[in-house]
Amino acid sequence: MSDQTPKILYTLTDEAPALATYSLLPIVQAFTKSAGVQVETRDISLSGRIISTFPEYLKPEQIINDDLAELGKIATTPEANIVKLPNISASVPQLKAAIKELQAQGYALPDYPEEPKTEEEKNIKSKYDKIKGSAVNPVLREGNSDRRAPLAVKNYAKKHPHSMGKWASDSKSHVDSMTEGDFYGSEKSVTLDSETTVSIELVGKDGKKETLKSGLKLSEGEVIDASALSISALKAFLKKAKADAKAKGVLFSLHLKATMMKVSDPIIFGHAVKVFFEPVFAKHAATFESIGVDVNNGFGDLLANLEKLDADKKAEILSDIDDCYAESPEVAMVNSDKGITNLHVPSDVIIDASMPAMIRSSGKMWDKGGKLQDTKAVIPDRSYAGVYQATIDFCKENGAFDPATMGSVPNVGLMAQKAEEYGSHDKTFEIPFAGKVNVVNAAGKVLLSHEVEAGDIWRMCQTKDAPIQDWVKLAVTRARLSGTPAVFWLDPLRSHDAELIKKVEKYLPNHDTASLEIHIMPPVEATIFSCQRIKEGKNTISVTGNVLRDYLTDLFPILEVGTSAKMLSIVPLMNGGGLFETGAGGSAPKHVEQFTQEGHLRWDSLGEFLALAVSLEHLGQTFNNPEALLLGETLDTATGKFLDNDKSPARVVGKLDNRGGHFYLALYWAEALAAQTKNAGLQAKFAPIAKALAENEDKIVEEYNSSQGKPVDIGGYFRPDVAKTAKAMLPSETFNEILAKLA
Ligand SMILES: NC(=O)C1=CN([C@@H]2O[C@H](COP(=O)(O)OP(=O)(O)OC[C@H]3O[C@@H](n4cnc5c(N)ncnc54)[C@H](OP(=O)(O)O)[C@@H]3O)[C@@H](O)[C@H]2O)C=CC1
Ligand SMILES: O=C(O)CCC(=O)C(=O)O
Ligand SMILES: [Mg+2]
Repeated sequence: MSDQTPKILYTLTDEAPALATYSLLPIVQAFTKSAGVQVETRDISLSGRIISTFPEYLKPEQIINDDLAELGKIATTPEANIVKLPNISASVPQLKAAIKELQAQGYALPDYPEEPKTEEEKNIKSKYDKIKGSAVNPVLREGNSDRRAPLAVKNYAKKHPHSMGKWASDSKSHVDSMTEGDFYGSEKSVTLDSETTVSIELVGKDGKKETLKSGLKLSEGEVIDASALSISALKAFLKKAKADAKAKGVLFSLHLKATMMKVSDPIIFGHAVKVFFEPVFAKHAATFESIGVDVNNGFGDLLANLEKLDADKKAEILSDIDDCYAESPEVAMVNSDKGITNLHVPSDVIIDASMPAMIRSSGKMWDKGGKLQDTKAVIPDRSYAGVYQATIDFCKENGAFDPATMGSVPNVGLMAQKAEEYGSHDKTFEIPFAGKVNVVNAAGKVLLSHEVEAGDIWRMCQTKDAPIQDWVKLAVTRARLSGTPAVFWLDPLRSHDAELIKKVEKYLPNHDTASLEIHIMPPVEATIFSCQRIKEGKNTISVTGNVLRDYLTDLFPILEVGTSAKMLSIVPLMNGGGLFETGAGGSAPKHVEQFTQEGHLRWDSLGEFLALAVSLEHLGQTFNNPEALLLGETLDTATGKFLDNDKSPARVVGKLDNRGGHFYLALYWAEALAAQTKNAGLQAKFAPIAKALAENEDKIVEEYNSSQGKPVDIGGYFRPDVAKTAKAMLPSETFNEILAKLA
């Protein structure tokens, strides 16, 4: 227990959740202040992280604190209580767009140097590369992950089942993966029996040596693994996959995690683009080189760079692209109206969300005419691809899942202290010359070794022992508390998983597992087991490594409750604090587009409501603060009523949106506080607020809804103007006046 002032740190992020914050946070702050709980903000948006990285380029008044670094430190303290909304994990095109917007707003930031030459440029690029990709979550996630659909959400989905595309047993949709030369096939792993410092060395066939990384400290009991992806095998596979899609008459789609796996997956993405448009690249290689095309940033990068050419050359290349399209299978579309394909931008199709969306839509994706078609889902590496194929097979055999009756698959995920792939960014390399990559310990012993060719991708991950112990404990705790079987999704044929199985078998006996059903199964078997059970209405906890945590916490929620936004997502921090994430999905960029075009924000803040309630509960327990506990309890009551009365945002303009939904949350929260009898002061304070909100319901909803239907200017995408956005997000004067009474 601590005597410090109770404080919740609420993160300011990007896109739709950041907009929603303008509307929700004033409510939260007004309510919590009344109970003596402080809610402060910290800016971890992409733009905020960029600005705080380059103070030397900015005017004094533009300089801001590095809030992410501060939060990273706080996350290791017992007092930590952080509400984390989804943020952009930026691909290079997003990073460049954000820099451009900030420059236009008067921030004299340096450009992103794609091919740095001088020392200064190299330094700038390395700073930007730290902002790129999944740069926030690994810093804050100083604990393992506990994600589940709360009972109220599950019951809501059963009562109001979302639409699910039917599955035909003769669907041609399928997953296609490499059969050799991938990370899965080459993985090697060891557990360290004592601490050491390792270096990663590339020894060329001619004896030439390059140190890829040195001074990497590893602790006793830590599991390390390394694997390599053969680029020649990848290219051969992609070529075959393309031909096969054409032969089968299905769409070609590629599913990677170029944001989270920010070093390896953009390279794979680039190869896919080059193989798909092979004739174009063969003919115009020199031109592309001269205009600086880098298709690791997607096919869109090529198209954008064509603007640098004269009209004739551009037309010639565009015509060659058309010829290539004509001979190729159709590519799945991200936006059929705008002609944006699955290969355009690596951050447009992110596997955790894209595969479940496909499975929910009968295994289909959009073609260029805007029609749903069967598709080949290319997932080059086999490590987790089988999970999707097994789910597809299950749907083909049994038909689509029924949200009205299906059970649930909550997840306990290993991710603390940059576990597994989260720690791989600085240990992933595109190999410059053929030879061997060795991981060498302080005594000069080679721990792991791989033969590689130039261009191959080699990567190493590390997983410390304490997070593994914590993960096993969390799994047992969740199995006990929920009375649900738990399955460790571990594949004995994968070297890393084989090491983890030994640890799980070692640490499980530290806990009381009597009467609990605990299994260890390879992912495909675990998928079939879990799918069979959810079909029968039963629940099964998936206990997984980091990547499966990511994949499954979109897959099952999207099938079960329509979206991963409604998940409770808790990270019990290993040093006692709490990180409360909102939902399990992303920042829904298309919602911003809808808001700026027609003034309707479709973002569902239910994840924020749930996160805030557990954050208040945690705060109440940590600081022995009954008011915080009461706020948490009443917020949960309000969220339950919000679901019962179906106040989630509608998808279409003119009906209740995110902001109107927040009004209802405030009404129900105030009513719950007015109705409780534990705290007379709060009861007296909130009774008139509840009354005023209820009496003005129609007027307030009318004010919200009538603000819709026209374009909204928020003065920026990555860094919207604060005053303009606040005005747009708080359009009901009646509501604002009532809320002001709490101040
Ligand atoms: N924890 C984090 O910080 C995470 C961040 N990201 C980042 O988010 C961005 C977008 O990623 P993407 O993979 O497209 O995933 P999103 O989850 O943002 O979008 C996928 C779809 O999910 C639905 N959805 C998600 N959240 C909500 C919500 N709160 N309310 C209503 N609908 C919702 C929508 O689908 P529909 O139209 O079917 O309703 C949406 O179009 C990327 O920059 C990515 O890096 C991604 C995942 C997690
Ligand atoms: O860190 C990221 O980039 C995304 C994380 C994510 O998708 C998740 O945690 O579910
Ligand atoms: Mg995810």
